[in-house]
Amino acid sequence: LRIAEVNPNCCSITLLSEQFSPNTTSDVAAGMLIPHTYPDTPIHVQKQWFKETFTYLFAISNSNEASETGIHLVSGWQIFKNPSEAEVPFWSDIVLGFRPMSAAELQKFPHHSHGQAFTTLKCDCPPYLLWLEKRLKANGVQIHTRKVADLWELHSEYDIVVNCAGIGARQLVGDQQLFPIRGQVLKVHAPWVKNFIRDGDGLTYIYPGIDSVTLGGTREKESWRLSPDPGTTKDIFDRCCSLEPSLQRAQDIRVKVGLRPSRSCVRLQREVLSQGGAKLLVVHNYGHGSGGFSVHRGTAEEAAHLVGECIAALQGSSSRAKL
Ligand SMILES: Cc1cc2nc3c(=O)[nH]c(=O)nc-3n(C[C@H](O)[C@H](O)[C@H](O)COP(=O)(O)OP(=O)(O)OC[C@H]3O[C@@H](n4cnc5c(N)ncnc54)[C@H](O)[C@@H]3O)c2cc1C
Ligand SMILES: O=C([O-])CC(=O)C(=O)O
Repeated sequence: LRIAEVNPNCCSITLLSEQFSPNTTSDVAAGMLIPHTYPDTPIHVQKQWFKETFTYLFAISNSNEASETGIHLVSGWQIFKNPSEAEVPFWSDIVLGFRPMSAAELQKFPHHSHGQAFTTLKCDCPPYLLWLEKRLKANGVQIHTRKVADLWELHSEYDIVVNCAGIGARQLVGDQQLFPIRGQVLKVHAPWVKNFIRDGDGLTYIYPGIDSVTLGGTREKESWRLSPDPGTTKDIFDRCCSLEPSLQRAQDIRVKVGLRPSRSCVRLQREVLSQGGAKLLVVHNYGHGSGGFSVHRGTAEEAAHLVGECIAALQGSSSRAKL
């Protein structure tokens, strides 16, 4: 979508995907704007990605499209057992009203000694993904269901390929640095829960959305198993009830599993593939791990910029362009 917005009328764009909403990892995401840190990306870059994403979604949450997109503000607490874990994160001045929790607030959590209160954005991902699809169509983007086995199969049809395959990139481009971190979550009906609660260890969280509350979670490195585990469902439910006892009365429990496409840094890079004298321009944008929703607009901005560079290179070269 960002490519179409940045380069209007400059190229024709086709989106190819094996799966669409509701069958993607992004559909499983809780959709909270709380960044995770990529160890091999400079913090100022991650901060910029988060800021752009927050600003973009904040504007949507403030528009008449807020309910269709599922984007809304949510306030709550991130809580810690040890003061050493409760350092001020790099994103504290981007979310709204970040402050240490008061003693009165901490009374709610007798097993935690410190905490941070703030307001951030949350998105119910399936409606947001459908809204993005609608925006793509409005921008003239063609959409086809297709599994790509090898980037070279696109060479005769397209000048530039943008690889946003998530965990699928492991097979598609053979990236051994990309690995799954399996996450299981529950979506429950508990409309009285209004505040988010996140244990600072990142394992247990309660995120109220518009239609359901997401209860998490798990982080299982290198597990490719997409089927839910009943023992884990009970464990997640018990952990969440110990933080928010009213959840005992939650109803309509649905279980979801997703594979976080994890890497030490998002792969945001131009690459020129060569084969027998032929060249294929590729822009990679995958490996967003546990925090892809939190930075998606910022990384899309950078990917669209890289596509702009590819277009300029094609226009400057004598190669036959199919733009
Ligand atoms: C349980 C859980 C909770 C999460 N909660 C949050 C959260 O609260 N906040 C947050 O910021 N992040 C969260 N995340 C992380 C977030 O979900 C991911 O970072 C993000 O969804 C990755 O998006 P993506 O578009 O790269 O991948 P995907 O959503 O997996 O999309 C990749 C697309 O590429 C297609 N594809 C793959 N291979 C091929 C191929 N060979 N040919 C054609 N198409 C292909 C797929 O079909 C799919 O449509 C969570 C993740 C999980 C699992
Ligand atoms: O950690 C969180 O708060 C939610 C999340 O992004 C995940 O489970 O990957």
